[in-house]
Amino acid sequence: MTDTAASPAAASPAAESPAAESAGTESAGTESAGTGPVAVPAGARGPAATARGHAALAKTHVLIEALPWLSRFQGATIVVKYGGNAMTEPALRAAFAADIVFLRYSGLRVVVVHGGGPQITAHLARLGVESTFVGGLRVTTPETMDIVRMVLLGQVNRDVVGLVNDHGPFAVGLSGEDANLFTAKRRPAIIDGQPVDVGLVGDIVKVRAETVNALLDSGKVPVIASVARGVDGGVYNVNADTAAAELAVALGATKLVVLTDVEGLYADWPASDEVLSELTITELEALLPTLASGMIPKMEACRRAVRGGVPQAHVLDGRVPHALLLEIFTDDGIGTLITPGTAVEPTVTPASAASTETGDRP
Ligand SMILES: Nc1ncnc2c1ncn2[C@@H]1O[C@H](COP(=O)(O)OP(=O)(O)O)[C@@H](O)[C@H]1O
Ligand SMILES: CC(=O)N[C@@H](CCC(=O)OP(=O)(O)O)C(=O)O
Repeated sequence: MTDTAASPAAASPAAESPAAESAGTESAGTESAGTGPVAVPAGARGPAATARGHAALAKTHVLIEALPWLSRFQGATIVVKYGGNAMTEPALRAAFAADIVFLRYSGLRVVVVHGGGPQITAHLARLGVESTFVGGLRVTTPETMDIVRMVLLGQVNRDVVGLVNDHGPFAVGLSGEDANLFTAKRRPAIIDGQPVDVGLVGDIVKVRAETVNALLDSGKVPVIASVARGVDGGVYNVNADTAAAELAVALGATKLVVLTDVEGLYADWPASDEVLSELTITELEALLPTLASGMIPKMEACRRAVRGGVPQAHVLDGRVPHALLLEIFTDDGIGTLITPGTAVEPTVTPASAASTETGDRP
């Protein structure tokens, strides 16, 4: 399933059509016990063919496992936050782009909000500027802001758009400044309950989602950098987790998925790597004051999304190839899932699964 999605051919019009695919099959005959003449590939009988048949059968299990989830997520909006730490390996980046296109072909409305923290830090280091973070937020001087904007928009956004568009004309890159998508207000970091100034860092106070909705309506995949226009007309650096959560709320998304470089939320980081697989919003809120570094904005974002009406927020390990497909289309939930805590018992039929609002994985 994922190999097909990764292939450039998967995006070609010919490959979109099952009829076109079978027309291209090399045939040795047309007889079948089914409903009519079906092309039979050359050399299709004997032990090798039986082994191929068993392998193919295993693939059908994978495909059919996806059926309830395909039904459930038809037409649903999903916001995927793609963290800078999850985009370091070229093969992983290609797998991520394939997953996004796979979701799009599967009938989901997919929006990508990307970060690029490590890429900004690397660029600043090349300029001899050290990066400082307070409570997971970059201390952003006006000079730093210029670099943040340049790296997020000129480099990371272009790279993500290009990778997705290797599969076809889907991705459209946007800044949060475009059409006033994100309006932000300066915010401090909060350390031990006290505000600490971190410069031109913003919290989003308004989302104008109509441009994103128009792109989704026309079958595109918006790819958004977390730079915002300020209420004062300035430009603000917004943490990408925060931006993704606000957009997920504004779009009425079914899911927020955050891809990062750890398996999920560790119960006792850095002492242990035991992942908390599922938390209610109340359980998360109790944990929030104990969290450190990049997990603070990430988990605050999950809290904001779920409190804002998004039924599920996930933190997934972006170092696992095709983590998105695993989470969305298989029965094995991975990473950490945050729910409102009012889980509706999942039912077994695909149709019922389609109307289940919260709680059940994925
Ligand atoms: N409880 C925790 N569980 C997992 N990771 C944690 C935790 N607390 C802090 N972290 C740190 O948060 C990091 C993820 O945040 P961040 O570096 O901002 O990632 P991204 O670039 O994906 O947004 C992890 O790599 C880890 O170092
Ligand atoms: C205010 C703030 O910290 N902004 C972030 C924006 C990029 C981001 O969030 O990138 P990741 O998702 O890769 O961490 C920064 O300057 O690093």
